[in-house]
This record gives sequence, C-alpha cells and structure tokens, in this order.
Amino acid sequence: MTVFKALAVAGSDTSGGAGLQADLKTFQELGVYGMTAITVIVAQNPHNNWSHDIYPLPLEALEAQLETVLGGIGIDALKTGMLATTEVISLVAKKIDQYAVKNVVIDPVMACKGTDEVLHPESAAGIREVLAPRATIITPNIFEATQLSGIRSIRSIEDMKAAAVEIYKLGPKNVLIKGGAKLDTSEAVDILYDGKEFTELRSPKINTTYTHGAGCTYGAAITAGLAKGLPVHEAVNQAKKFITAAIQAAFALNAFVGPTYHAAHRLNK
Ligand SMILES: Nc1ncnc2c1ncn2[C@@H]1O[C@H](COP(=O)(O)OP(=O)(O)O)[C@@H](O)[C@H]1O
Ligand SMILES: Cc1ncc(COP(=O)(O)O)c(C=O)c1O
Repeated sequence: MTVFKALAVAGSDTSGGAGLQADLKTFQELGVYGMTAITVIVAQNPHNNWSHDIYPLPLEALEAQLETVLGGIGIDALKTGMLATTEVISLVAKKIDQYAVKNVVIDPVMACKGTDEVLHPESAAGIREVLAPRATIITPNIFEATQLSGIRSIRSIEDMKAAAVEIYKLGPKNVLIKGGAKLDTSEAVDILYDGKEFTELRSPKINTTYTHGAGCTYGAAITAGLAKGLPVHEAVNQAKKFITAAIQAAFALNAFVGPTYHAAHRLNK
C-alpha cells in the first residue's frame, strides 16, 4: 500500500472546524495520512462574545515538530495555515528549503473569519516576501488578496485576475483567489492563474453563513491532491468539488459556530 503523507503547519482550532483539525479531517477523507506542526492554539471564548483568543506555542516547540516530520519522516506535500508571526514564517521557510519540500500550499491566513483585522500586520509582509516565492500554490481569499497584491478593492472577476497577476509576481507557481460569497456574482467563483492562463472555478453560491473552516478545508483538499501526485489544476478542481459539498452540508455546531462538513463528499456517492 502506498501511503501518501501531508503536513499541516497550522493553528489548532479548538472547536474543530478550521485550522489543523479541518486539515487532518480533510486529509483523512481524501486518503492521505495527515501530520501536524502546531503554531498557535485558538480558543474561542464563549464568555466573551466568542472572541478568538490566540495562544502561540514557543518557536522551539514548532521547530521540534517540524524536525519530527520533515527530518524524521518525510512528506509528499506541506500546507501552511495560521502562522501569526514573522519568526514563525521565517522558520517555516527555512525548513522548506532545508528539506527541499516539493508541494507547498500556502493558505495565507491573516484573520479569522468575520474580522478584517490582520493578526499581525507584519505577517502579511512576511507571507508576501518569504512564503509566496516558495509556494507551489498560494490560496488567498478576497481580503488576503488585497493585502498581498496591493490592489485595495477587489469586486469583480476582472479585479481578481488583476490581483492574481500581481501576486504571481511575488514568485508562487500558481495563484488561486477565492471569490466565494463575497463577490456580487451569482456563483462562487475562484480564479486560478498559472502565469499563462486563467481558469475559472465555479459552483452554485450556497445561501449559508456556516462556512467556518472553508478556506482551510479547501487548501487541505488541494494539498491532499498534490500529495497523491495530481497536477495542480486537477487537484484544485477536485478540491473545489470537495469544498462545495462540504459547504452544502455545513451545520450549526452551536449558536456561534457553523463548520463545513468534511465527510460530505461521501453523501454524493
Ligand atoms: N456561500 C458559498 N457558496 C459556495 N461556495 C462558497 C461559499 N463561500 C465560500 N465558498 C467557496 O469556498 C472556498 C473557500 O472560500 P472562502 O470561504 O472565501 O475562504 P476563506 O475561509 O479563506 O475566507 C472557495 O472555493 C469559495 O468559492
Ligand atoms: C487555527 C485557525 N486557522 C485558520 C482559521 C481560518 O479559518 P477559515 O478557513 O474559516 O478562514 C481559523 C479560524 O477560526 C483558525 O482558528
């Protein structure tokens, strides 16, 4: 049996729908053995308006985890999620180089959903300068795309394409901008740009607010595809189907959190 292995370098989302929990669930669903290097722990506080309280792990704890997986096991693909500080970003870049990691998916998480407040403003610069050039694919949502491209307002598919061109100049091999529900389009449209051509990925726009973890899940599904050896376009196509099903079957975990359903793709079989 061939075991495909993927590593999520990500934050822990205690409520289980986003972060490394979303990554691991998605890897498992797609037949990839998942491993983690935890950067921060996010605990949403039910006693304080469900605020996202962030507890970083010491840098040496992250380095030890990266050594376990990269130095001691080996992987077919790596995905980054919430990295939070420039020190963490530099360390991850160093390890990608040291171990010549091949399939690198950068989900440039800059804020938790519902807020447009960048976790650490300098981390956007770190992602731009240090991680983007090492990415096989970088997957910003609209807000993250404004931060990475310098294009302040992204409102149309043409704006998304212009932003993708700017982000491509930072050095990633592919750019995927996630339009999602935020654009004034009847469908949820994402744009993939490989430096030559734009590919539009479209799905019906689902009328829901339960999209907690959608970005993480989508990026993890792409990572799983790459780990299994799929070309980028195919991995993204399959991942789009996976996330659409997961949002279609998203549910209310409680009054505050509505995660996507990672096992939803099985319902359609
Ligand atoms: N309401 C929706 N209906 C259908 N697809 C959606 C919806 N919201 C987001 N998506 C899709 O889910 C994926 C993740 O997008 P998004 O939620 O924007 O990422 P993030 O969690 O990083 O903000 C993208 O493919 C996007 O198009
Ligand atoms: C650890 C962690 N990573 C990433 C995210 C971003 O999640 P999403 O996929 O909804 O953008 C969150 C949001 O709560 C999180 O807690």
